[in-house]
Amino acid sequence: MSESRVEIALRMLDPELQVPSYAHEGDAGADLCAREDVTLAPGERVLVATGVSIALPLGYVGLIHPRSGLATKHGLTVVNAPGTVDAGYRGELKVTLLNTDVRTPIVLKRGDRIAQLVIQKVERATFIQVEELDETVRGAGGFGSTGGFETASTQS
Ligand SMILES: O=c1ccn([C@H]2C[C@H](O)[C@@H](COP(=O)(O)OP(=O)(O)OP(=O)(O)O)O2)c(=O)[nH]1
Ligand SMILES: [Mg+2]
Repeated sequence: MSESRVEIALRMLDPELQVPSYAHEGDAGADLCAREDVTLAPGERVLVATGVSIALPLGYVGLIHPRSGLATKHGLTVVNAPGTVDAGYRGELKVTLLNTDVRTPIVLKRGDRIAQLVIQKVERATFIQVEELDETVRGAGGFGSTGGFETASTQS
């Protein structure tokens, strides 16, 4: 099966950095690099520039996701994951990184691949205000209504 690709104009605001790219065929995320060295203390969050700006076509969104390896090995995540890049945004892509580790600082160097950009088609809604919504089996049940699992804090 062939994949469909959309062409997206991209500006390198820092031409020495690696152009966002997919590591493997079929990858959904193109890695974004840090523009500067940054050290995150345990629990600290920092807005990190990537040196890239893009022009998404209308009908597309860019989603900035954490990288699972950095999350698992070091506790590095994106605070607002996934970050939303609107089609009309022409500024530099930036990533609000968070060190979730309670003990160890995370040292990032300029050029390190810190997050990944997923491009998706997106639907916009026309919101139609009504007095009542249709009935469903789930109804208003949520937030664990189907059950969860027991932990020390939930056992009485
Ligand atoms: O992780 C992110 C999230 C957002 N953006 C940029 C692109 C996006 O189009 C813009 C606004 O993002 P968002 O709508 O999430 O932020 P906001 O706090 O609602 O700001 P605004 O009032 O400008 O919409 O900021 C990033 O570069 N990285
Ligand atoms: Mg917004």
